[in-house]
Amino acid sequence: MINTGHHSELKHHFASDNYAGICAEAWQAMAEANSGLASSYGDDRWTAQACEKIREVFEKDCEVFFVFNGTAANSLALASLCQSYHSIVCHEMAHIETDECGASEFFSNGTKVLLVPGDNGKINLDAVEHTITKRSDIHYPKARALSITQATELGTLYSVEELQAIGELAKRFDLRVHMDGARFANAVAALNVAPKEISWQAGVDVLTFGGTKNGFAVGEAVVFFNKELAYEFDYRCKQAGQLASKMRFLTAPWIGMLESGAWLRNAAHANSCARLLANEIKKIPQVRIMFESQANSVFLEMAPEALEALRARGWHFYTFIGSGGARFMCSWDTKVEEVANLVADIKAVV
Ligand SMILES: Cc1ncc(COP(=O)(O)O)c(C=O)c1O
Ligand SMILES: C[C@H](O)[C@H](N)C(=O)O
Repeated sequence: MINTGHHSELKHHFASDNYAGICAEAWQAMAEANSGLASSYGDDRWTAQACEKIREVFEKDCEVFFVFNGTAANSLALASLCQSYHSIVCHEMAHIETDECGASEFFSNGTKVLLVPGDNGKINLDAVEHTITKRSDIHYPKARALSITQATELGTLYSVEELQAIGELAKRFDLRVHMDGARFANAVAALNVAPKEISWQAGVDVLTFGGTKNGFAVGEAVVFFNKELAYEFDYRCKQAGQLASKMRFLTAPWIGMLESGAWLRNAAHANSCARLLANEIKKIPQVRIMFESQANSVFLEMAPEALEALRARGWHFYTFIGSGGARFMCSWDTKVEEVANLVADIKAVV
């Protein structure tokens, strides 16, 4: 039954950056690619150009692939880093653990995901070393991959130095490093660094570079800085139903967004809206900000009845991410007045 009911104007903007539409630059790039016939399955000129553009952005000769969403990007990338008898070490709140329905374990044919704690959504290196070294017998799934998320699920960031320390530990224990970069653009914009500094130069072997939350219609890039690990990845994508026949419409936006700089402008805008929200919330004594807002989300703790009252006023937000509290996520098209309206309603309900 299709719901034809009239939807009240939902102030749902802060539930997720996945709620946002397609930004003008991505839309225009798709429209420009919609010209006549083009080879399918990635043999088109836009896909070749998008790969080259990504190599330019990272200043590295890397293997680049494009899939439909982040779960596919993460799980297929991780499956390329290890065998089924290995383990993948990640943070206990990692998206690959909490929100991908076991995709990494599935696509790797059973690789075990081992969880470690860490403040603010970032892995604790002592805990990682303990998990890797606590057993070396044949019965224990040998660690082979380390997965980190940048920006993290809790809206925090790894610094360049923290990433370098992770890369050194991975090298010491012969681990391959996967970076879930669903919000990589937000991290680059917030840290104001070159993309290479928080990826391959820090020891990342494969990055899933998010486009969806950055203003694209759909699509994530899987960027192998360690090209050997990309061997037959195209077959892995095909088997998983992730090889787009009309690839040009997945890849043309990458050209438009990277060439115009919109990828960084969109991320910087989302980050600035989150910072504005956090700064206003700090003035409300009944509300606690749970983690430093370093990217485009703000995690808030307030009385349950206040959260319910916010929902009753039409606000949408998730409470299943992180350790309790509510996540308010800003995106490329968040309006400053929406932030002001949210703050006013929070003041009214606490
Ligand atoms: C940190 C993180 N990684 C990956 C993803 C990708 O998930 P999806 O498969 O829903 O695009 C998301 C959410 O959208 C995310 O928040
Ligand atoms: C939580 C959900 O899986 C999505 N990654 C989001 O961040 O909104």
